[in-house]
Amino acid sequence: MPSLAIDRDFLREYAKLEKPVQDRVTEAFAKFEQSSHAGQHLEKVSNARDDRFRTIRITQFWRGVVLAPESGDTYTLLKVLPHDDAYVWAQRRSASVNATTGRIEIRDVSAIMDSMTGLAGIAKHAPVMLFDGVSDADLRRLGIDEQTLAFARVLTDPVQLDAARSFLPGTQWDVLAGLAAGLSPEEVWAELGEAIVGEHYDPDDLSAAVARSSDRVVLVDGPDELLAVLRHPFALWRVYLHPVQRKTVEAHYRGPARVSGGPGTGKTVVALHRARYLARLDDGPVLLTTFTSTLTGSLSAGLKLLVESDQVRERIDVRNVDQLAHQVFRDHHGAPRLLDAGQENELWRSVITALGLPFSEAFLKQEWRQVILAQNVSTAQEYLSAKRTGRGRRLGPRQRAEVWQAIWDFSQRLREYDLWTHEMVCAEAARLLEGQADKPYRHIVVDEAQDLSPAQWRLLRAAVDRGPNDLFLVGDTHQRIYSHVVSLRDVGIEVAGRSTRLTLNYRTTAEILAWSLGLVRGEPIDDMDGGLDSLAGCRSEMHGMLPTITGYHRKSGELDGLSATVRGWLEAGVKPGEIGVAARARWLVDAAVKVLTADSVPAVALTGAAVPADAVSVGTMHRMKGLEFRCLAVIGVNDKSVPPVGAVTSAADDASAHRQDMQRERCLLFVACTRAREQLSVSWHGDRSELLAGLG
Ligand SMILES: Nc1ncnc2c1ncn2[C@@H]1O[C@H](COP(=O)(O)OP(=O)(O)OP(=O)(O)O)[C@@H](O)[C@H]1O
Repeated sequence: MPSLAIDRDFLREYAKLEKPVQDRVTEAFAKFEQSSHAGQHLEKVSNARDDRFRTIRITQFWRGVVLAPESGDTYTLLKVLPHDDAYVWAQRRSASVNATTGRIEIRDVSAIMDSMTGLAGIAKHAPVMLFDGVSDADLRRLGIDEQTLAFARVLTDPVQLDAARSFLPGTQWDVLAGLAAGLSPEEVWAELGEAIVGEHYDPDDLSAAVARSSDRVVLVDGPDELLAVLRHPFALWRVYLHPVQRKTVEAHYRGPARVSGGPGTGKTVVALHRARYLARLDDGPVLLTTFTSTLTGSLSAGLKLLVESDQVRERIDVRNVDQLAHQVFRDHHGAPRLLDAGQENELWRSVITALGLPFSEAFLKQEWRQVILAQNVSTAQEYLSAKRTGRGRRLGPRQRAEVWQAIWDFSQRLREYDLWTHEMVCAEAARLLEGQADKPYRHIVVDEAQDLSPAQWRLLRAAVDRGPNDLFLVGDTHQRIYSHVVSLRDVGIEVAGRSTRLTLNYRTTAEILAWSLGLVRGEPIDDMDGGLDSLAGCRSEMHGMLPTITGYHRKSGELDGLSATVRGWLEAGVKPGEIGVAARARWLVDAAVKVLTADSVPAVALTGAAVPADAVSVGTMHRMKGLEFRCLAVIGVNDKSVPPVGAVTSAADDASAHRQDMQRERCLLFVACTRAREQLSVSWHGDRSELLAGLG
């Protein structure tokens, strides 16, 4: 019986078909898969360039295009098109095996030949060519074959390459796009070739090539798997992974591993696949975690789509780190009595007054969290020698002794009243797990790792035994929106030699990404492992409009402008649920909802985990983490609101804390802007924020 493979483009088109046609497609291929003489169902294409393309009847009007192997029985579903289009499509194209990756490639030979003539004419008069800096040898090493090489050599402009995306062989186009974006041949090699170097591939063995092409073709084994793939045709991420994503998901790591990468590069997708991969190993419980309950909600939703088997799903526990901490705490001590923020401030104030100290409560609070709890300091001696990296204000030995006294008094009073903060619950849970031989998890996968505090890292470290595939961390320090600067090494997590960087953005157009990267360019941001992180090479292969950047005199003018922008998107056919509005402050969120609603645009302020399907989502920049919208307006980006007065320590008080606060605000704006998929509008009233300086 034949094996079926489904091409990514097929699934994309299937998603757009009317339901009755979808049902007929499913039926036709389920029947095909069960037939003992597959060839009988297929029709040859007359005048084909490549006689391995066949068609299959779906209805009188629709045909599927199938790649049939000369030997073997793996049939790849490439297209579903109206009858005549299906034949024209198949006549123009050929299939081949990429010499470097061994993966299948389809090209529109007619289009390549037609456009090459015109491009060669332009090239004659061009002073420089697009790939002058790359040798033929390098191009061939990266899998560029003779026809694509000849095409690449007549290109003078990246725009011509963009236009060729639909007809060049996919992987070869990716290579050229990477080089055109400024990656070196070695960097492109690392992205595309590293996983599969050194083999010689049989150019005629299409079945083997299909089996290697997991980034664009999925092999389905039986009707159940076919249905499982066709059930969520929009969620391509469930089925097709970039080779670097796939390699990372399926790697065996001897210890903790880390994946970094700019916004939209599929880090969460990798975390979800990794959790499923580990659960399928069936060697112990898997924890999939992150730092907020909202984000945990979207991880659960993603996992529900990805994992079809209840048995596998049950092996994965999805909960945020604080939930884990409280669970462990409760199991040993019962529910903690929690101190709220107001009570905490009051307690600090009374300690300061009682001791007559020259420190503010904000300073002591941060010192307690960022030094004492972060490093698990428990004695005066330990505190005297503790690292205070990033704490700005220097303290002499006498001042350290005073600070220690205050913190000790504070802790003493908490103990007296049996009161706890979330951080203390976390630290206590870590202590309990450290002393426990039987760990609750065999594997832990962490999303948005950049925002976890040191105490939370200690808890995770203590919740799993050291060993192969113990911890898998996914994050982007350029998107850190809380102030936890953590050195993984300091919390007992060594990722050296087990780090991967993702660079291809699947979410945002190149125009929006380039503009947003301008917000963080040149900012020295740590990599959580003693070095600096870099977003170099982060790129998108989708194109669209430039962001619109608009200043208004008054708030009312900006809100009217927002309403007009959103109405413009709706009139262009964008659905309300595909539109987002982000603001730094809650009051501006509420004002935006009011204005939009008054203008008869359905809009809601985001609160819990749910994002409305039929209304514009309006939320704070913090709330935007983990979301994405086709069109997004970021409003109120003015000098008083971004950053808000009061959220940033003044440079005169503490230069280092000031820098850190400004960086956090910059990253927050970066997070907000990179939630846009196709269109981004940024606006302000009054004077624009200094964070927008230099950005047009
Ligand atoms: N291999 C893939 N194929 C198709 N789509 C993908 C793939 N990987 C990721 N995506 C899509 O790209 C978008 C961004 O993915 P994801 O949220 O995992 O990125 P991220 O790196 O975690 O983003 P951020 O850091 O900005 O939150 C999502 O819409 C996701 O479905």
